Order: sequence, then C-alpha cells, then structure tokens
Amino acid sequence: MHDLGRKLLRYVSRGLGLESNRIEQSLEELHHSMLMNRYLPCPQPELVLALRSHTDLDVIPLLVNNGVPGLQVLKDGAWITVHSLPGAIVVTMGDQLEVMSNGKYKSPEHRTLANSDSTRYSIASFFEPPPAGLLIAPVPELVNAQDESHFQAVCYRDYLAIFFAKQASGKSVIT
Ligand SMILES: O=C(O)CCC(=O)C(=O)O
Ligand SMILES: [Fe+2]
Repeated sequence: MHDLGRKLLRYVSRGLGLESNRIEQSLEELHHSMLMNRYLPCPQPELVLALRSHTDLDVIPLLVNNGVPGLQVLKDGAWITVHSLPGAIVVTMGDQLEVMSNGKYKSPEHRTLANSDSTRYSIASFFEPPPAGLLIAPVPELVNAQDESHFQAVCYRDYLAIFFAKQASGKSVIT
C-alpha cells in the first residue's frame, strides 16, 4: 500500500503539470497509517449513519472493504453509492491534496450507510505529512495571476488540532 500511495502521488503530480516527485518533495516525508472500520448490522439502518459525512484529512486515502456496500460520495448535492468491486481499491483525495493542488483536486465528502444484514469491514490507508510542523500550502507553481492562492498556509499540526477540536464533519476545516 505504501508503494501504491507513492506511485499514485507521482501520477497526481504529473496530472497537475508538475514534476512527478513534486508533491512528495513538498511533503518532505510521507507517513502511512491504516484504520480498520467494523460496522455491525443495525436493526433500523434508515435511522442512523454508520459513519457520518466527512472529508479525509490526509493527502491520498486508499480504501478497501469486504464487498458489503455502504460507502457514498457527495457529488453535486446528491449522495452517490460507490459500488464494491471484489479486490478493488477506492482512491480518493484528502484535504491536504486539495490545498496543495490549489483546489484543482477536491477532497470529496463521503459517509457510510448502515445495513441490517451484514457486517461491513473497511480498511483505510492514510498518507499524511509528517506531524511535526510542516506548513501545507498550494504548490507555488500552481499559483499565478490567473489562479491566485485559494488557501492559507496551515501547519499540519494545527490543522489536526482544529479538526479534532471541532470534531469536524463535512468540509468544515479547509473551507
Ligand atoms: O468504510 C468506508 O468505506 C469508508 C471509511 C472512511 O471514510 C474513513 O475511515 O475515513
Ligand atoms: Fe473517510
């Protein structure tokens, strides 16, 4: 997963018209962590969410699950179900990439629905900047007269503190 995350970041860099190692270079180091979610069957799934709407705070989250559907992404105001394909890895974008790309990539709001039949498992791989004080800002090459900076530089440590203090949901931190 670590190698895949790095490889995808190189494609993302090139997609932005940058050198392939540019995003990783600005991050200095890429920290990888994994989070496992277990969603038990729920007798009244229509009354609750298994995981409330949020954006991921890292750079590039990779998601796998056990084939039980539930993940939804908000697009143009509507919740779209992400189909579970066996063995597929769902690649999304995190808040830090939205900032670094100066908004060219968006970190999508997503949530997980409960269901009454099956236990759902998912594993999220998060790739983060080093926790000690790196400033995250749009990559300078992506800021120019036509496209000024859409985000203020924020120290990643402060960003984490705001996120957890507000128990952030939706897109409340970077916007
Ligand atoms: O369970 C899923 O498919 C998504 C999990 C998720 O969004 C997260 O852990 O941040
Ligand atoms: Fe998430």
